[in-house]
Amino acid sequence: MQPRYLKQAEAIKLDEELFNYFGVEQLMELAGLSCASAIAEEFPESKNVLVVVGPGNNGGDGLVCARHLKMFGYLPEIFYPKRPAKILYENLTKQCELFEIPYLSSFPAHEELNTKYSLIVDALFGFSFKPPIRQEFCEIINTMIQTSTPCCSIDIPSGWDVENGPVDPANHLKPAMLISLSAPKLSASFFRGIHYLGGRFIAPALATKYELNLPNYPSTQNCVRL
Ligand SMILES: NC(=O)C1=CN([C@@H]2O[C@H](COP(=O)(O)OP(=O)(O)OC[C@H]3O[C@@H](n4cnc5c(N)ncnc54)[C@H](O)[C@@H]3O)[C@@H](O)[C@H]2O)[C@@H](O)CC1
Ligand SMILES: [K+]
Repeated sequence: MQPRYLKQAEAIKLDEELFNYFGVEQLMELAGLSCASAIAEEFPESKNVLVVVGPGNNGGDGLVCARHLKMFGYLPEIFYPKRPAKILYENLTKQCELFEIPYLSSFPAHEELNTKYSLIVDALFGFSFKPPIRQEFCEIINTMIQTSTPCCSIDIPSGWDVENGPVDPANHLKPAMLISLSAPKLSASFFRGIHYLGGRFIAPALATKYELNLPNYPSTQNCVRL
């Protein structure tokens, strides 16, 4: 079964509806865990992971993912340049410190990114992103675009329009893997690579209401390859 790809407004509406029933921590924990599980399925040998964390909930998923990757035996490091003063993100940050995950004070230069890391997890921007990318993030995205290290994007390849995909056809992030959460967004139709669905927390009633057409997750797994 192929899931329906959502418009940006539909993804936001589904998110708001979920928050009528669940706390953000609950959903983020399951979302981030499913990302770590999908990465462990596809990149079992890529232990040196750089998790690039943005200022919103996509970044929160990245922090949860980093923590679970560490528990799975990976050696994640985190770059988290813009940290909103919100208890949710402060707690997730402390949890990663407790797990002795290093925080980088500056973004690695091109050469270091190519050689030191075997995988980049892109948790910069999710379904609330509106192009163009603000100046403060341009250099980070450009370095991520240029590196030869494979990238796994959480929910949306960062910098892409949530519905229309790559904004600049000549210069955009081309992740090797995309993990759509809850349901893919329209931009996923422009993605060519390893596509997973994660965030196994949608009640059948909501799946029917939003006509999500979700595939079955295998047995107890929290992610599924599309
Ligand atoms: N419904 C779901 O499936 C769930 C979604 N979650 C995650 O939450 C994400 C959405 O989170 P949010 O709504 O907090 O938003 P995002 O994390 O998508 O991004 C919002 C942040 O990015 C900044 N931003 C937006 N456009 C920008 C631009 N052009 N340049 C620079 N910065 C920009 C905003 O100022 C804000 O700080 C999803 O993509 C997913 O990863 C999960 O945490 C929980 C469950
Ligand atoms: K992302």
